[in-house]
Order: sequence, then structure tokens, then C-alpha cells
Amino acid sequence: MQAGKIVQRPSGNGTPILQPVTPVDKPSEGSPHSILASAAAAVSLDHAQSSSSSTSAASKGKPATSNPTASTRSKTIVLTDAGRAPWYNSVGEPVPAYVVGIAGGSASGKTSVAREILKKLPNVPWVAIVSQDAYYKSLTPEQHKLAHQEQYDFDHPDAFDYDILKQCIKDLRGGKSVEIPVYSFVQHQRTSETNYLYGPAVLIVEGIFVLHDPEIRELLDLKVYVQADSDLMLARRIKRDIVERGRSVNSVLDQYLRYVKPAFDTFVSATARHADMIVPGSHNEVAIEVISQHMEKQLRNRSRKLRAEFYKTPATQIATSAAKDAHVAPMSPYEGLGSPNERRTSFANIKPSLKRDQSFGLSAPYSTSSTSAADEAGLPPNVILLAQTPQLQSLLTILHDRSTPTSEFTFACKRVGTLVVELATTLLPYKEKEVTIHGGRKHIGHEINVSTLCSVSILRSGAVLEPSLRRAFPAMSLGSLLIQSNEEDGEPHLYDVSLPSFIRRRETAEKSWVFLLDAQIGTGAAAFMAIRVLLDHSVPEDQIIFVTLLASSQGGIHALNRAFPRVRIVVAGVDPGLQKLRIPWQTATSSGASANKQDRDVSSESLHNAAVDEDDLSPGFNRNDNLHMLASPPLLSIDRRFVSNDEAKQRSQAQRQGSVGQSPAKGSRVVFAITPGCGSIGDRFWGTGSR
Ligand SMILES: Nc1ncnc2c1ncn2[C@@H]1O[C@H](COP(=O)(O)OP(=O)(O)O)[C@@H](O)[C@H]1O
Ligand SMILES: Nc1ccn([C@@H]2O[C@H](COP(=O)(O)O)[C@@H](O)[C@H]2O)c(=O)n1
Repeated sequence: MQAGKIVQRPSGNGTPILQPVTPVDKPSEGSPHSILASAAAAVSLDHAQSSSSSTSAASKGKPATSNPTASTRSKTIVLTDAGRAPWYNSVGEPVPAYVVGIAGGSASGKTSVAREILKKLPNVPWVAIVSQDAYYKSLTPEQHKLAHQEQYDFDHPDAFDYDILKQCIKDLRGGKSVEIPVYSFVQHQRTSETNYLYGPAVLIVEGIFVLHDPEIRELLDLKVYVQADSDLMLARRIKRDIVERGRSVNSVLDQYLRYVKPAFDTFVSATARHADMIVPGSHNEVAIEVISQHMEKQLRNRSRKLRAEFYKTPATQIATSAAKDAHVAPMSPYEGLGSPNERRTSFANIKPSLKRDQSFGLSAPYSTSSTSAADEAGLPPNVILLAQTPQLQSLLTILHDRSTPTSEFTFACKRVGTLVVELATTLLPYKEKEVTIHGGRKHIGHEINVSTLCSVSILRSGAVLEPSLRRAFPAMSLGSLLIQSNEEDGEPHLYDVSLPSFIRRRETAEKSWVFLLDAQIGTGAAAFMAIRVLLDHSVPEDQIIFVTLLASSQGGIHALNRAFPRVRIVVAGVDPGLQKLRIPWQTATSSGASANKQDRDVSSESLHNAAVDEDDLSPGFNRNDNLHMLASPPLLSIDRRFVSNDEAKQRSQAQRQGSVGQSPAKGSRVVFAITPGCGSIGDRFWGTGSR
């Protein structure tokens, strides 16, 4: 197969095309597909750092001499398209990825079939192809010497390390991040590089012995065997191995006759009996179509519509099941979207699963003042509310006041941010430290290991807390997650994962303490998704500290507690309401294929300036003078940078005048608003939205 990583990008007419990219590929400036490309970068985030030897393009047809590093490049293939919808259930447990195994002889066309399937699934975001080659056993120096003389048998089932391949499939299936080894066919060994891979909804594993191991077969949802004539496989292998794997005709033939053909006849072809489908190695369009349709159906069945699921559930039913088992979260992060009365009934019946002080052993003076405030506000036991002093109240009033000018709003935000961050830092694991004080005496104090700390902002509003955190820990690593609510169903979708390298590595992630930042918690849907991302990376639940300025006491904060009771939520202020509403929404429909991507590039002004149409309001919504929008999307420019205020204004003006090749189309979207609320805190902080 062709070396190198590819991502799928829609062509101008909307037809998917496959493009080889090097691991250091970046979204091209101004590309309308930059969100897609950025999501691809999210899944293969580490490439830029880890793949130092992978800077030259691997393209088919180039002689090995002109492309000497081609075969050291990963065969891992990643496709990401739209944002990733929730991959977990209402208690926060991940729903397994769909795993397809493709086996068959060498050069039968396994990889090509996998890629064709991938092309047929344009609506399935986050698909990855992993090659079994990455899991060849390490060779001893003696075996290594033999391998260079074509005297080592790479076609025997014992040549592979099934345990680590199994673990990799298990991890990816369970939603965990993994490091995929990069195999070199020239050096006959794994290189020092690995590819970080996280979050595929569909995983395709291909390799000659993918159907050999019974435990691996157990992990596969669909088993495919690619069948091709031996002469066709040999012809393809000669061409490929000379071009891509640095071989000569003689060496290919020697290896083929000594090992490849006998092993194929004895072991590989025998695995065909385990397959659900036998696919021809050529002229296989119909088979690929059938497989893709089957997969799409399976994926539809697995898709999570948490909000819809729970919105339909009557409150009494929720309350009853909650009372039965206080530790099982019966509601989604979207709970609280029924009428206020329904919400009160359901919450009243749910016993808290942890006692605030008991569970975390918070030390005075912080616990006493803030926990009593949290108790009074009816917040769950993992929530720590800042003591509601007149000083804090005055700052929160500035934030609540819709007439507050941007500069004052930003200033107050930073001050409240500092207070809430300082409270959050008291939860860190300080250790005793002995120092020598003036006069030479010893003194026992405390210290914190800053190298284990980092922050992850939920973009874009979470970044408003970064300045406060940076002031406390200037050298702290910062990461981010781009989560946006889907325009059609309001579900959160994950678009970009940019985590500090020590979270991407499991061993260090297990020791890390993460401040997860977002400006407010309404439905809690984005917080829910972000916490799941950190848990998928093995950050311990009780080492995640969610820091936020404002929460709705009726909202998803309760569902967060039931799903993730050990995540502490530190919050400055609490407002009573959470409203679901449908608002008119100005989308920009482009004439080109990139319409969907560019639709995201809508100035939040269009949201804020849009009048709420009475007929469009969801049931139970009361027009409220103090109501602000919570769910405005981040301002994304097409080249993935956040646009400045001026840029945003120019863009929205251009959109209104139709001068960017787009015709505005009126639609509507679901948003959730904390009431009375502070509006879209991110927009107000950076001055990019209305008040
Ligand atoms: N259906 C097909 N028609 C023509 N060439 C093909 C087809 N399938 C695969 N090939 C070619 O055969 C070679 C080996 O295919 P590949 O998919 O890499 O095989 P495998 O992964 O089984 O080793 C590649 O050069 C590929 O372009
Ligand atoms: N160092 C190695 C390792 C493996 N091979 C050959 O690769 C074949 C499997 O890869 P496919 O992409 O063809 O499925 C297998 O037949 C091995 O002979 C190698 O040549 N050198």
C-alpha cells in the first residue's frame, strides 16, 4: 500500500477526494475546508512534533531513491470531517467505536478497500485506518541481520505482537487515546516515532493476520477478507515494494517464494473462513457500496441523541429511577430543559451521591465559607461556590448588567476569574516542603509540583479565565477543546482537540491535574463532553477541576455531578434559570461545496441582533428582558483563527451585502440561556458581540 497519511477532503463539487498529506501538513491558509483539516490535525495532533523524519511527501509512483523516507512514514490514516457528536451515554460512559477488520494476502488490496469504504462515509466524522504492520514484533540484532538478507519470515503468524495490537483496538474502541507505532519497512522495525490517535467513531484495522487471533476477532464488529489471485498480488507487490519499500525485483521474488506465498497458502487464506464478507481485490465497487451502507446503518443505530432522548422522558419517570439508585445518573447533561416545575420535582427526589466536605476533604477556610453557599444554592456536593461576599456580588453585578461597556466587563471578568482561580488552586495536592529561614532554622512549608498542572479551555469562552490562571502559574501548559453546538439539534460537537503533550501521553496524563475552563455552565453539555475527553486521555476524574464564572443552579451542573461526581466544579456565581429557546438564525449559504463549513463562520452579531420571533419560541419560554444568549458559536474565520472584532464586523457587513459570494438564508437554531445570565461572556469579554 501507499505509505503516508491521507485525509479526505471534499472537492469543489462536493465529491470526496483522497489527498496524501505529510504528517506536518497544516490547513492551508484561507482554505474553506479548514475546520475539516483542523479536525484532522486534532486526531493526529502529535505528528508535527513526533514525526521529525516525515517531512517529505510520500506520493505514489516516485522511485524509492527520490523518496527515501517514504517507508518510514506511518500507514495510519485519519479522516475527520464534521464535528464529533457525543460518543457517550447519559452517565458519561463511552459508546464503543465501530471496528472493521480487513484481512487478505499481501497486496490483495486491503488498504485500497479500506480507503474506498472511508470515501463512501463522508457523513461519518472521525474515521481512522490502522495497519497491523505497526505491530510487528521487535527483532533481535541477529534477526535484523537476516531481515536485511530477506531471510526473516515476516509472513508467519508469530511475527506479530497480537497483545499490543489487541490493546490498541480495545483502547480505540473504548474511546481512549493511543500512540500508534510507526513501522519502517526499510529498517524492518518500529521507528522512535508514534502517532497520537484519539476519538475515531469508526476504526478500520487492516493487515494480513487481522482475522487470525480469536481475541482480536472478538473486538471486530465487521470482518472482511479481500480475495485476489496470487499472480495479481505478486505483480502488485513487485511494483509497490520497489517504489515504496526500497526493494529490488530479485529481493521481492526471493522473499515471495521463500515466505510470502507459502505463508499465504498455509495461514492467511485460512482466515477467510472467519470473515463476514469476502470482497474481490479488484472490480469491487459493489461490495464496497454494500459494506459502507451496512456501516452507515450500524452507526446510525449507535448515534447519541442525548438531548432528544431526555427531553422526551417525563420528569416523574426520571425522578422515580433517580430515587431507586442515587449513583446512577438518570438524566443527560441536557436535563433541566423541561418546565421549571418539572425540574424541581426531579431534582428534589435525587439524593446527592457524595457529601461535599467528606468526599474531597477540603481544608478550611475555603471549604466552610464556599460550601455553605453552595449548599444554600442547592448545588450538588462536588460544586464549590465562592463565598458570596458583597465584593463578589458587586463584580457579578457588573457582569450581569447588559449596559456594562466591554472594557469594564473584561476587567470585572478578570477579577472574578482571579477569585475563582485562587479558590480552585486550594484543591491542588500541596506537599510539605522544608526550607531554611533567616537565622538558619528549618521551617516546614508547602509546595506544589507545577509540572503536573495544566489548563484546558473550552473554546471560546473558557479562554476568558486563562489570564487569571496564567497569573497564578505563568509556566503552565495551556490546551483547548473546540466544542460547538450543532445548529440542527443543539447537540455539542467536538471539532478540535489541542491538548498539552503530557496529557496526550497516558503515563503522564495519569499524574496530571487539569483546570478545565469555561465561562459558564448552562446545560452542561460542553462541560460533559470536555470531561469525557480528559477521562479518555486517562486524566483521573478527581484530578479535574472545572473552573467557571457562572452556573445555572437548575441546569446541567446536577447531571455533571451524577456522571462525574469526583470532578470538582469551582464557580463564582449561580443564577436560577436555564431556558431553551429557538431563535431566528442567519446562515450564510455559499454557492460552493463549502457551504456547511462556512456556515459556521457567522458573526455572533447576527445571533445577537436577531429578534426572537414569538412563534419560534420553545414551549415554556417567557420573554425576559434580562435574557442573554448562551450558545453563540465561536467566531471562526475560514483559516481557523478567531477573528478580531473589526474583522467580524467587516465580515458580517460583507455577508449582509452579499459581497462574499454567499446569500444569507434565514433559519433558526436552538440555544440555551442562563437567566438572568451575563450573555455570551466570550463575546462580551473580547467585544465581539452585543450585550
Ligand atoms: N482494485 C484495484 N485496482 C487496481 N489496483 C489496485 C486495486 N486495489 C489495490 N490496487 C493496487 O495494488 C497495490 C497494493 O494494494 P494495497 O491496497 O496497498 O494492498 P494491501 O494493503 O493488501 O497490501 C497498490 O499499488 C494499489 O494501488
Ligand atoms: N519488515 C517487513 C515487514 C513486512 N514485510 C512484508 O509486508 C507484507 C505485509 O504488508 P502488506 O501491506 O502487503 O499487507 C508481508 O507480506 C511481509 O512480507 C516486509 O517485506 N518487510
